[in-house]
Amino acid sequence: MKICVHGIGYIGLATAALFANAGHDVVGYDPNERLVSELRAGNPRTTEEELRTFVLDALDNGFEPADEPVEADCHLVCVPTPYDEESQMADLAYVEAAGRTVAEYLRPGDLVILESTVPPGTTEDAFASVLENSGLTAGEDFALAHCPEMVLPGNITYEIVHNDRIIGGIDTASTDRAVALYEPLVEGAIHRAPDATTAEFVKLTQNAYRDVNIAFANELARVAHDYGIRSRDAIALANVHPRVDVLQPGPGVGGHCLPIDPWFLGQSSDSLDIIESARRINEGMVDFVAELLEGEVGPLAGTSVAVLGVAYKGNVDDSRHSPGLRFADLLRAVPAASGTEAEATATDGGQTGHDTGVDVRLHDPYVDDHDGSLGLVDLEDALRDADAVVVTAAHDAYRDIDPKMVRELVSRPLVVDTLSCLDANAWRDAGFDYVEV
Ligand SMILES: NC(=O)c1ccc[n+]([C@@H]2O[C@H](COP(=O)([O-])OP(=O)(O)OC[C@H]3O[C@@H](n4cnc5c(N)ncnc54)[C@H](O)[C@@H]3O)[C@@H](O)[C@H]2O)c1
Ligand SMILES: CC(=O)N[C@@H]1[C@@H](OP(=O)(O)OP(=O)(O)OC[C@H]2O[C@@H](n3ccc(=O)[nH]c3=O)[C@H](O)[C@@H]2O)O[C@H](CO)[C@@H](O)[C@@H]1O
Repeated sequence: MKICVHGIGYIGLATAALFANAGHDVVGYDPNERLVSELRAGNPRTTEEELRTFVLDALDNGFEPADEPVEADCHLVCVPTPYDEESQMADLAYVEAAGRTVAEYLRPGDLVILESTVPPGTTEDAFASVLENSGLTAGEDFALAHCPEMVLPGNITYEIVHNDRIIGGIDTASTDRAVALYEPLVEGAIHRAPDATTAEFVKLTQNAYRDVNIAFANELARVAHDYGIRSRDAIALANVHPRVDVLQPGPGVGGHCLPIDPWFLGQSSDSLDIIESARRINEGMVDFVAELLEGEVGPLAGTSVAVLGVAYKGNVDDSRHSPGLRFADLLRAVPAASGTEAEATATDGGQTGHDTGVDVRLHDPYVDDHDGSLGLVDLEDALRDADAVVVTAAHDAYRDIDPKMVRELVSRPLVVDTLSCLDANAWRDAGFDYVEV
């Protein structure tokens, strides 16, 4: 079958590779020319080795990255769906733009599948009506279904084949067509949702569930701190119960999915309560990290802090909604102490140096900062003369750092391990005060 995948980022690329490796004729259309040319040159953007091989195999099997869409029997849409903080609504601009493109190429009998995560009702309402600009009617002239993607970044190649899938069409015939497309490729079970809106709701439910459960762990971390005990010991012991499975606390929840999908669930409902609290707790974890830091160094104004990890979690390159960046913003908002040079630079517009109370140095070995917008520096520059090292992504590369090397560079031996990913004893033996969330 000829398939056109619209959007070949994290999800679309893996999906295009899945179909191409199964023998379909796949074109991956993306308006990002740099991405397309890197792929054409055989250089997929990913930190996952298995995924790299999977995509390279797909390119060998005829997968064609393209900066123009094509006519196809099936159009699969995998474009971003960010959250607009101002309107507190899902930003469906990319989905609608992709829908308009598909409409231009749509023919009677084609199948359209929306994989992007969207608020309940989007496939049947906004997306269908954009597609109908083609002059064709959804359900009559073309089939339309929602098939949410559920892969875990870090384990995409395995999960894209082995996960169960939920498929909901706008009618039974659309569901049948979509099920028939995925069934031969996936090892997991395929579950038919009663309709597209239920399929959308289910995807959001899964991510809201995880967000709420992480919030529970984060709340326990704060409570345990008040009692002077280690939350991770308590959680490990609580989890010996057969019906208790508490997750791990950390610096908050990041990524393109968990921080925004719970809000999509509440887009046309006033009934979010525990889900909304969970969001607040998880966003507030960077304040807790700052409190832990202050507890050690006193007022933060005038300090230099190395923040290690701007990816949203360990061993990935995605910095969207990352706790590390949120923590850096919090530090940058600390006003300079009065009478200091930093205060002077703050009032001269920051022309002569760092213009906030905290000198923040950001490092991440995985995140691409080709345009310098994140201001990443190399590890030695981040650590040199730092008053504290704060680890905000559990990269393997950080576990491997030699604390004795770090001791030589920093001005004060203090490490805040927000994910408890370092070897605490090795850091203590190297002379560090070791603090964890
Ligand atoms: N990243 C994840 O872990 C994950 C997992 C499951 C579901 N999802 C969902 O999948 C969707 C895609 O997420 P992602 O992480 O792959 O995003 P991404 O930003 O990595 O990729 C999206 C791609 O779409 C391209 N694009 C933008 N407008 C386009 C258009 N009009 N036509 C064609 N391409 C266009 C962009 O250039 C980009 O390369 C989102 O709805 C997300 O919520 C993401
Ligand atoms: C329901 C579910 O599983 N959905 C997954 C999720 O993928 P993800 O990569 O976003 O998920 P996580 O690995 O959970 O990470 C999220 C953040 O939570 C932090 N975290 C995690 C566990 C913990 O115990 N304590 C924490 O603090 C972690 O550091 C990071 O910041 O959404 C994708 C897109 O929809 C899905 O496709 C994918 O299935």
